[in-house]
Amino acid sequence: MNLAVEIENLTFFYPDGNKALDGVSFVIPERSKTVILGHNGAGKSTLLLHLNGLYTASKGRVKIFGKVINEENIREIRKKVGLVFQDPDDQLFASTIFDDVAFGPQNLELDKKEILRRVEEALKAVDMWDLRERPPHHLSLGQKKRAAIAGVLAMEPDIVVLDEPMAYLDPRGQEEITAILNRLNNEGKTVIVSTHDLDWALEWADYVVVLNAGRVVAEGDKSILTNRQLLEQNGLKAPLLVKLFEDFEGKLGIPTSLKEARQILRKFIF
Ligand SMILES: Nc1ncnc2c1ncn2[C@@H]1O[C@H](COP(=O)(O)OP(=O)(O)OP(=O)(O)O)[C@@H](O)[C@H]1O
Repeated sequence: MNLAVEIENLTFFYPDGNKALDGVSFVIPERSKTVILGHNGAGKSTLLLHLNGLYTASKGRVKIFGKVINEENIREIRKKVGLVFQDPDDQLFASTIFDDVAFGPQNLELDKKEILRRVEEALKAVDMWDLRERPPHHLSLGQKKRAAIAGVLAMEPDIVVLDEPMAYLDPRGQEEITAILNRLNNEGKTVIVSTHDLDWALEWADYVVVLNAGRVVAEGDKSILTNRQLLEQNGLKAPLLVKLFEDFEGKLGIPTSLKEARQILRKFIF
């Protein structure tokens, strides 16, 4: 298994002395769809901000494709790891969406033609090309989130990290973002998402990391999401499918997707 990310004994203190991460170690497989789960304040955002070097470990280290992030390689790392913030207003600042998405490639000092190619491709990938002349503050939240993703895609990263991309979106907005994430993963990118929506995680993810109070409490394939006791002990709500099927455990087993649930029921009923 090739690894996109390796985190070794990462501890992080905020300037006020608050220890937000406490000896965190885990890996993220390359080309995986990974979810980072944890209740409010578990340390998800703090952790994600380490993945492209925006935060620096107080202790321990973060490796991207086998290389420890340090001052010398930070520019290279930022090309490889794109981070989409939870609040798109923290990310969008230019007077038009086009300029916003062009900002990253311009900083790479690419030629004009290449910048245009990247901006067009990124905006089309999130279905925002037609809105490119709009100022960010004239967009809906779903559109802002897609524009923020385009800004990251224009850097052509191998790893895309998104902090709670579904937060405050309606079902259609969530479906649009999920489709974008799936497409990126199908293109070979590693996609890492923090969330507390375990129903969504059960459908989408193939790798799971659970945090609580700045520590890793579980890591592995998505069978973790069928462990109701572990999830609830760590302040999370087990997926609805898991709650439903555990009543029949022994007879039916516990599915790890809606598709599997249908198969189990079909076999049992017919
Ligand atoms: N700027 C800061 N200064 C001091 N402590 C902070 C700061 N930002 C976050 N924290 C603390 O660090 C811990 C982890 O916070 P973090 O935002 O990483 O959690 P989270 O899992 O992303 O939460 P949420 O689901 O609410 O976004 C919390 O105890 C939080 O209060």
